[in-house]
Amino acid sequence: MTRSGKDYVEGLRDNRRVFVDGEYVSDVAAHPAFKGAVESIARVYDVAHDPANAAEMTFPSPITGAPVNLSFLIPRGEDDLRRRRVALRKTAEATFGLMGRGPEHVAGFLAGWAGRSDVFAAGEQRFADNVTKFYEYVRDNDLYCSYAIVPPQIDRSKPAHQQADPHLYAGVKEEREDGIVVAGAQMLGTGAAISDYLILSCIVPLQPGDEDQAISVAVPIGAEGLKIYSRRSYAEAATSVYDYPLATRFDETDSLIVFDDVFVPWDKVFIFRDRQVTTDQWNRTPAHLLGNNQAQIRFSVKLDLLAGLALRVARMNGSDKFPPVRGVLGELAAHAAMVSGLVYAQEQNCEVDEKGVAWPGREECYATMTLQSDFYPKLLHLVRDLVGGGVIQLPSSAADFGNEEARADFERYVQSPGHPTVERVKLLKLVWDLVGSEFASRHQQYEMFYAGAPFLVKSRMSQIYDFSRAEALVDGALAGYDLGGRTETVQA
Ligand SMILES: Cc1cc2nc3c(=O)[nH]c(=O)nc-3n(C[C@H](O)[C@H](O)[C@H](O)COP(=O)(O)OP(=O)(O)OC[C@H]3O[C@@H](n4cnc5c(N)ncnc54)[C@H](O)[C@@H]3O)c2cc1C
Repeated sequence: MTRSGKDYVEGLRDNRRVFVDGEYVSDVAAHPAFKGAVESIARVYDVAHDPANAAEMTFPSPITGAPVNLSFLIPRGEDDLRRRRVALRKTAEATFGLMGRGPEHVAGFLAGWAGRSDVFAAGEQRFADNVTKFYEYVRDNDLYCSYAIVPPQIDRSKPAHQQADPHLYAGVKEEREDGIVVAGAQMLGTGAAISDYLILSCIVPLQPGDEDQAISVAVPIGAEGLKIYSRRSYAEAATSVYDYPLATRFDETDSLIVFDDVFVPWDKVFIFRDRQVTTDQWNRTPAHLLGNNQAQIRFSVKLDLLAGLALRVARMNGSDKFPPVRGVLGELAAHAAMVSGLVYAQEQNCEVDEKGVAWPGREECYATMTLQSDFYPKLLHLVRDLVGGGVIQLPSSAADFGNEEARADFERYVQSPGHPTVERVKLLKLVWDLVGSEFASRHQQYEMFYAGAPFLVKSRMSQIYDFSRAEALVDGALAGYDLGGRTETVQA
């Protein structure tokens, strides 16, 4: 059944080896680098656990009958995708679309895998059974999975097995009777430090000889030998919630994951040394679509926030009626509406496969992924253009208000009609944390790369798009004329 935020936080107290600023963290829930994000994820859990939201955000577990989070639903048609979207939108609103890899993200991947566990049976039937059992376990216990599915950037010109050491990229080091031993590293475990399980697999194409990396396994975050090297925490560096309202609360953190001979029992192995199934788990199941459909529902919430903030600042500055400013607001609004529309279209254009599982519309899902890496930085630029120097001409920190002389000057010069200084500064600091701070900059990198390097996403789109309908038009256009002029029948 669904967990409360408190249950989630208690579950984090294990033997995890999370490393930040030169030391291992004994309790992530209490450490300033992670505390804010843990509290926000706890809120996410509380929202779905609230009986008032049960109808909208849960469904009965087919095993226990208890309410479980809708992010785990294996959709069977358009209605299920719609229900899922309503729940996922509410989930994303709890963090304003600013936590990309909360529990609901990998939940979609697991649902996609479990819905088509037959794909894993191509390896061995026991792997398909493992996928189903793990999905049911995570769903019924409302656990938080993160994932690391990209090898670290060491030498991109060589496949895994040709790297200086064949165990640089995470993969099988030893096969035992009771399981496998995994060694190497994988990037970039967003949320890994504050999750319950990590899924290790590989989404980049593997070459013959890379079989050790052709795996998919689940590892508890507290597993012996698993090490989580967090990047710098923006939350910890922030002076106060007022100064950095987003970094302090929604910095989900990203980590390099090191497997120092981690033992994985067979029941947590879904793919073993099988390049074909490693590819098929992304393409022949709806996992990648369901995960990215959720990511785009989350993204649309963030775009609404961006548009809303732009409007508020323009209004505060008295520029909201200027035609060029209306134009900028319109452009922001158009992008927000476009992403929402593409999400709706994924529901409408879903395909139900031979196992009765609904796949969100592919073209619309990949089109959003393709475009967002280009337009998100542009939208940030539009907001920066709109807010000008206002986001810079601000008190150095909330502490400045404690000085009477400084406060009097701020009250006189850093205010707008109807917006006393503390309110004006509050709004502009929020904008800066979304468009300009280190947290904002990481978000830009995230939106550009979370679905893979942009050139790869674009190339994938070119494979998915139905060019036959485009080519039919080209043929039609060419058929209408020749050297002698029009060949088509025309009305006299
Ligand atoms: C903030 C953030 C969070 C992330 N969270 C996660 C996560 O939770 N889990 C996870 O598994 N991954 C995560 N990722 C990793 C993400 O999946 C990768 O960044 C992405 O797959 C791209 O790989 P890369 O960064 O190694 O870039 P690379 O593959 O090294 O590409 C970088 C650039 O190099 C150039 N390039 C590389 N190869 C070629 C080529 N063959 N031809 C032409 N140009 C090339 C392109 O310009 C490309 O954009 C995250 C990334 C970011 C930035």
